[in-house]
Amino acid sequence: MGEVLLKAEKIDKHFGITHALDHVSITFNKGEIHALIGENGSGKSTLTSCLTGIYKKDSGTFILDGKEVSAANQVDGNHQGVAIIVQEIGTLSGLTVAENIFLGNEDQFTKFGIKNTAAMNKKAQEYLDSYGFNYIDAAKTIDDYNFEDRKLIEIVKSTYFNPKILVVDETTTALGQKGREELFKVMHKMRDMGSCVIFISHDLEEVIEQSDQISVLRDGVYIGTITKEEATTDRLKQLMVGREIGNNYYRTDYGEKISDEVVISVKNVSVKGQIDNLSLELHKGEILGIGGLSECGMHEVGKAIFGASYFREGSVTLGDGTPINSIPDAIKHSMAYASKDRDNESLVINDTICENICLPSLEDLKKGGVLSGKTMKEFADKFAKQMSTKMTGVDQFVSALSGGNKQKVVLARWIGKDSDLIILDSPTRGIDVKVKADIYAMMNRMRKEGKSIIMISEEIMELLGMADRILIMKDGKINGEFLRSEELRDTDLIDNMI
Ligand SMILES: Nc1ncnc2c1ncn2[C@@H]1O[C@H](COP(=O)(O)OP(=O)(O)OP(=O)(O)O)[C@@H](O)[C@H]1O
Repeated sequence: MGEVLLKAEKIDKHFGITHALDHVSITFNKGEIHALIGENGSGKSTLTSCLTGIYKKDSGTFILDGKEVSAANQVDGNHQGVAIIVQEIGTLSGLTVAENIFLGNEDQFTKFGIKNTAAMNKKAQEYLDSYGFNYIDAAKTIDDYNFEDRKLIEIVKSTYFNPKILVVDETTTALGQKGREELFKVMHKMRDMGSCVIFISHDLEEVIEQSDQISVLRDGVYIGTITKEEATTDRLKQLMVGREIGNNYYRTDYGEKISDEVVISVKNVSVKGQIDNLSLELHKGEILGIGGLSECGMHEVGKAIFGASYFREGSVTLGDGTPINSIPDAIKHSMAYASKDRDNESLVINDTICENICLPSLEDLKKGGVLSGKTMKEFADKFAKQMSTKMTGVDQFVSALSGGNKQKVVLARWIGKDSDLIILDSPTRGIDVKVKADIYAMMNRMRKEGKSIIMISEEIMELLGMADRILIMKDGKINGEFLRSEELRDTDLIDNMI
């Protein structure tokens, strides 16, 4: 048993009627990666947010190296030795990369009230270079970088000062293969230095691979801690859910013929710097998987087809030749799109669950030209419950939901809309094992009903397990096409990604 570094003692937290943490006590040791797992809404982010100054706990204490930590905010938390990489975007738009890295700690570059921007940029660049991220320019605005790069910048921002505790909150699913490796390198370095990394992830295999100890929360209650050696995915699932759950997530059928009917035709589509002259067809009742490394342009493909890309060249048409050039075109013709960047591109974060779910269906919900609040609520409630969204009610603001539950709201919206053509970018990002199985079952059901799905994913097993056909992209182009087959291996796909 290692030497104790941090003790969370009887941490209690309510949000209104939600008892998010019920007197949780967990011990974290020096020099370990300690995973924190649990279903969506079990309290993982709340616990680590209370530690790092994002939320204020109701009661309980955190003792770090024998001293109480009581962080008023994240910067204060950093000064007390705790840091966090948050689940969603943790950097601020409108600021430069360097300003983000040193946010709240600019004093070191300020003399007589004047900030020495050149010195700050230089220092930030030194840190970026030392992490191997030298292609990121510290002086540029953060908005010049994509979701993944912004996460890498956040890694630098959270670790350059060697915190004693680093929380990594569901970060791996925001990153591609390369980004994940970079993150694991940083996590291992922190462990070797005697710090503790609190690692939150829904990927149980990754959890067992990376962690030394694993603690489990269920509905805000601490269930227990086991070592890596004691852990199997089945044991972890059982601890999380409180009962045995099956292993068989994916489709089991092979050899089904894909319909010849084309429902979307993409011809010579280019988006500068992202997609290069791409053509593809989606068939009725087909799940078309698109994979690749995160920089390969695949995330832009979803946007381009949905009419959401800026300056798209080429054409996207439906089977009957109808062009899709804008988001209203797409919605009008029964298309749906769930972005990887759900807080910024999928959800209206400061609206309620009800408003978010009803958004594309407002016209359909009108009766005699009138939209009633009651109809909206019943509609939202039905589909939120169908997705097992953990909420106090559909009047709750989306901003108050756990990450996985936000994703469920995005999916509930499009199930409610009953769209025929569905583009899902990273559909199970941040989703717990139980709901993941539900989402796959839903996709399979939709396919059988003749709906067509484009599934963009960095999860190779998800592509192999769910898609009828897989396109692998590299450098904005398609670099391989594979038909569903039992013989297809992850290495077949990876070979075409790199
Ligand atoms: N700001 C908030 N206002 C109201 N309720 C909140 C707020 N933040 C979290 N909650 C609620 O507290 C509970 C625990 O949420 P938390 O985000 O800690 O879960 P989690 O285990 O991190 O889930 P996930 O795996 O989905 O990220 C949930 O019921 C959530 O809706």
